Amino acid sequence: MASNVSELTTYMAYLEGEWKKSSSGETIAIQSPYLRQTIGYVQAVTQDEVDDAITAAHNAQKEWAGLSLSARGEYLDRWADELVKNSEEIAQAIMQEVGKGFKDAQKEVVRTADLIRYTVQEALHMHGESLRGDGFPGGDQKKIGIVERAPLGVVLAIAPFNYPVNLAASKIAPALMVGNAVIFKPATQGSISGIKMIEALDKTGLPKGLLSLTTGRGSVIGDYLVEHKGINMISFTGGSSTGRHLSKQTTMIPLVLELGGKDPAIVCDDADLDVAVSSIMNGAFSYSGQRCTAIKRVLVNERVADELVSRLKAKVEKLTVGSPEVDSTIVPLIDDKSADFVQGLIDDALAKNATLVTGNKRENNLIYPTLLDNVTEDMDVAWIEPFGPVLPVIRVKSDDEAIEIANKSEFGLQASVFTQDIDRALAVARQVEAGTVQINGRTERGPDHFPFLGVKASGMGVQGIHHSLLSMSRERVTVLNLK
Ligand SMILES: NC(=O)C1=CN([C@@H]2O[C@H](COP(=O)(O)OP(=O)(O)OC[C@H]3O[C@@H](n4cnc5c(N)ncnc54)[C@H](OP(=O)(O)O)[C@@H]3O)[C@@H](O)[C@H]2O)C=CC1
Repeated sequence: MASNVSELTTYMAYLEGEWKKSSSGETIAIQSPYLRQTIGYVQAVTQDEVDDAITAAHNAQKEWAGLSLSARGEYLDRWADELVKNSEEIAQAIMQEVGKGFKDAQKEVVRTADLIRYTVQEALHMHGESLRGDGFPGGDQKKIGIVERAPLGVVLAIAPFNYPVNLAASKIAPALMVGNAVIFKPATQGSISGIKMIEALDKTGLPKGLLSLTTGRGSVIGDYLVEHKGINMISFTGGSSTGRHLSKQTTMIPLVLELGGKDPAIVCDDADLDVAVSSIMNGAFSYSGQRCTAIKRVLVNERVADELVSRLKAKVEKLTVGSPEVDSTIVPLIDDKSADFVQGLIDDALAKNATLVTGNKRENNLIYPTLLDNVTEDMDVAWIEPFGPVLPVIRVKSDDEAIEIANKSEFGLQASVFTQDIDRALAVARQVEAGTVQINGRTERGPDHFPFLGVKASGMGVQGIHHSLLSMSRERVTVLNLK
């Protein structure tokens, strides 16, 4: 899969159903993390263009909401077909723009098509309810409540860089399916992939104005979008500090936040270490740890710690490191700043006497996989999300100590527990403060129809197909008062 960046494209923004140059006359250069060169330019959309896009979205939404569910579903199914048809090209864009291995990028596109199709089917099969008035003391049986789902209006979908297609579509598809219009703000690094995805949607003949794609720096148009009176709901995935900022900017509109994590793998002394090692390796290091659900610390019982660390070391040293074009597991991080940040965490831990088991090598933004043992609570890497390939191991004396350290984190996205005793697994799982606890498996968001949520600083509200359909719609209650 050779890269060709000789001809640089300036991509248009998708505003009111047209591909347009921004009137700002400004573009943003997109740098490939591994080619270390500009691969294209995207429009820096203005606030006036945001206003126009939101007005157009409100106008288009009314007619869209009047279509039948199956008619809306047909557009989305065609979108899924187009994504699959163009999966090579879209995967190439993801690979170049965010440095994800080509095969994983292709999987992301296909997973997205599956997610869209499932969203259609789920929405078609959701049903409302009716209630009898005489179900309440003194109520009248002639009073019948009919509860349906109604759209919210215009949904603002803000996505992060690491799954630029899947995490965007997991907001756009349910929003459209329940009858909303959408303003989509991709991560700047991720915009080209987002544009390719919306090109596929545009090919379905989607009504003009129903969806606009506003490229631009979050720091420049982000607050304007978030505070805009024309936005009726926000679905955001990204870092916890951005999410916290958003929650302060918004007032009285529904907000779903999927944020960062510090997912622990708790390894009990009776764990099947083969299972634990392969799950931890895969969970911690795929895409260089740039997953919100990556395993970001290991809390291992001291009785099996030496064995676990030695097995992890052997595997870490076999990880492929290099270019996403040859599907290396460890690839350059999204930018130099992120690599500096990860290096800072490693340096801090080593300065405080963590044991370097392997790694701590760097070439520009490529950080080699790094395993740190004997990490203690005074080290930043015990608590801070690196979003990079560094795995701290904290040795504990008991399950209770593991749970205590797990819960001391400000985050609560997911956790894994490894033990061969199901009662013990459940006992731990029920005490860990996390949206999801995986027993004998790696932390991960998928399959996409499972509820996905973070607690504490990891988020607010629930995603996953069914829950996204719910959070992007509301109850509409109609009461029949019969004679
Ligand atoms: N829990 C989950 O489901 C997931 C969480 N994440 C988390 O995301 C982070 C990595 O993604 P990253 O893209 O770096 O996250 P950021 O928080 O930096 O950015 C996320 C999105 O928010 C935008 N943004 C930035 N500032 C504002 C603002 N003031 N108002 C509105 N939007 C704004 C960004 O735009 P721009 O790029 O232009 O700055 C981008 O589109 C990690 O912490 C990771 O854990 C990632 C995936 C899944």
